[in-house]
Amino acid sequence: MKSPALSTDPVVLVQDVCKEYRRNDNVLTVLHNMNLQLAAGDYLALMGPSGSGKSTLLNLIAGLDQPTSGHIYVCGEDLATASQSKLAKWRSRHVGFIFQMYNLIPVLTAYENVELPLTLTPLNRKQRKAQVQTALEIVGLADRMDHYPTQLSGGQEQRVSIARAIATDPTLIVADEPTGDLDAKSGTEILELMGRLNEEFGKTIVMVTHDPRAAGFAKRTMHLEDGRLVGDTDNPGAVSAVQEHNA
Ligand SMILES: Nc1ncnc2c1ncn2[C@@H]1O[C@H](COP(=O)(O)OP(=O)(O)OP(=O)(O)O)[C@@H](O)[C@H]1O
Repeated sequence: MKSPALSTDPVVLVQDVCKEYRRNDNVLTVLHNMNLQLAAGDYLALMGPSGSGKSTLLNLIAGLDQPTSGHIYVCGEDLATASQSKLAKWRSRHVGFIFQMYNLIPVLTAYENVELPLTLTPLNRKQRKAQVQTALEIVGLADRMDHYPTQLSGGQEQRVSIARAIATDPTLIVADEPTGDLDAKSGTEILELMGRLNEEFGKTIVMVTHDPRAAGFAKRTMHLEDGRLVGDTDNPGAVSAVQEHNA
C-alpha cells in the first residue's frame, strides 16, 4: 500500500450539511447544519445515542447518500452534486467499508471476497492477486485465503472484511460499529488492526461506535445528539496500535 498522503488539503470537508427524510407530508430533519473537517491521517470516532444521526453522517461522508443541503467534499470530490454513477465510481476508488456484520459473500472464499472490489478496477488478474495477498498478509490471514466465511471465526471474518476494505488502497476507511458483534478479545484485535492502518499506512478513518473503549483508539471523538454536534474532543491518549502490536 502507498505511504501516508502528505497533502495539506482536508480529506473530508462537511459544510453546513442538513439531511432530511420525507414521507408524505412529514419531514424528519436528521442532521442540522453539520460542519466538520478531517485532515489526511485523522482517525475520528462518532458517538451518540441511538437515532442521533451517526450512520446518516457516515453514509454521507462515504458517498452512499447525499445531503438535502450543504456540501461534502471528500478526496476532492463534491459528493452533494455528483451523479449516482459518478458516486459509485468514486466510492470504488476512494473508500473502504467495514460493517458490523462483516457483509462477506458466503459462497466466495476469503481470497475471492477480498478480490471483489478489485474486479471493478482496470487491474489484471496478476495485479489483483498481488493486492489481495498484500491485504490478507496485513490482516494476518494469508493462510486462510481458501476458507469460506462459515469456516472462519467472527474476528477472522471481520479481518477478511478489513482486507477487502484496504485491497483497493483507499484514502478513507469508514466503519459502522466494527466491533459491535465481537467478543472483547476479538474486538481489541480489530481495533488494533484499524489503528495500524491509521498509523502505519496513513489511512483516514471514520468509525461509528457506541463503545467508549473503541473510541479510545481514535485520535478524536465527536458526539452527536438529535442530529447536532455537541462535542468534539482530541484524544491525545489514543491507544497506540503500533506500540500494542509490537509489544
Ligand atoms: N432512510 C430513512 N428514511 C427515514 N428515516 C430514516 C432513514 N434512515 C435513518 N432514518 C432516521 O434518521 C434518524 C437517524 O438515524 P441513524 O441511523 O443515522 O442514527 P444512529 O445514530 O446511527 O442510530 P443507531 O446508533 O441506532 O444506529 C433515526 O430517527 C432514523 O429513524
